[in-house]
Amino acid sequence: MSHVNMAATKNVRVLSDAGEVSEKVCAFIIETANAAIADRAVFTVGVSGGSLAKILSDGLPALKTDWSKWRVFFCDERHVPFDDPECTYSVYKKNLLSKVPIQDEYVFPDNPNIPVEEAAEAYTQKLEAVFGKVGLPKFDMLLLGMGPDGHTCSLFPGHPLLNETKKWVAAISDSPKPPPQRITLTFPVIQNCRCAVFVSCGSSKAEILKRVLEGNEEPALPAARVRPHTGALCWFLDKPAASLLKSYS
Ligand SMILES: O=C1O[C@H](COP(=O)(O)O)[C@@H](O)[C@H](O)[C@H]1O
Repeated sequence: MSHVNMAATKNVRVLSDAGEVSEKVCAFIIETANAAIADRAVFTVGVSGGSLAKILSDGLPALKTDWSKWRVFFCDERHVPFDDPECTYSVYKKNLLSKVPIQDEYVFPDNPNIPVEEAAEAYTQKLEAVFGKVGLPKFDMLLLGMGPDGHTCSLFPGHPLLNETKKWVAAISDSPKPPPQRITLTFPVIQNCRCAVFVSCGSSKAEILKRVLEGNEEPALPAARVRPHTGALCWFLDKPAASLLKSYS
């Protein structure tokens, strides 16, 4: 690890390349999972799509954990059939979930066969079944990505969903990034997690990372708004992604 900033409220780790990011973030996830299982018997995690799926699929299957205690949700999902290449669940199923001993009943995909608004309701019920109906769900860990526009989950800059305060899961039908229909966790759930972990690799993320981590934009970009109320916030970056950052180069 070439740099760890422990003093900041966010813990930013800059690593040499995507391979080292995969190694270090997967080790951190497993350590957190095993501690959660020891403390509370299960590990509740939300995973994001896009480039994160490969980082996790490359590193997690080789590591030791009790997969039967994992409860795997999706921070957001493209509302498309399972056989669509854009379906995040299917990407994880093929590259990660089929390679570890986790039962299907503990993985919680979106239902693409119903209208997207109903799917968001149905996903809320899946959360309620694991976390209960009282209070907000408290994820042990949310694994987040960030798009080149600063979006995270399916929460896009300037979109009214950024202000959602009631729903745990919301539908979006006008996503600026295709496919247009998605479901997403909302900020109340995100900010209530025990640990939010962003992973960003590659030079295409450098400019937006500078704005998110070192800018003072108002209104803040979606990724910059992630600040768990009582939980931790970590960023795992590779050097190309961090190349424009003053504080971490
Ligand atoms: O569309 C999405 O994009 C973001 C970022 O993806 P990346 O490939 O640029 O890392 C992802 O976090 C989100 O889950 C996904 O739906």
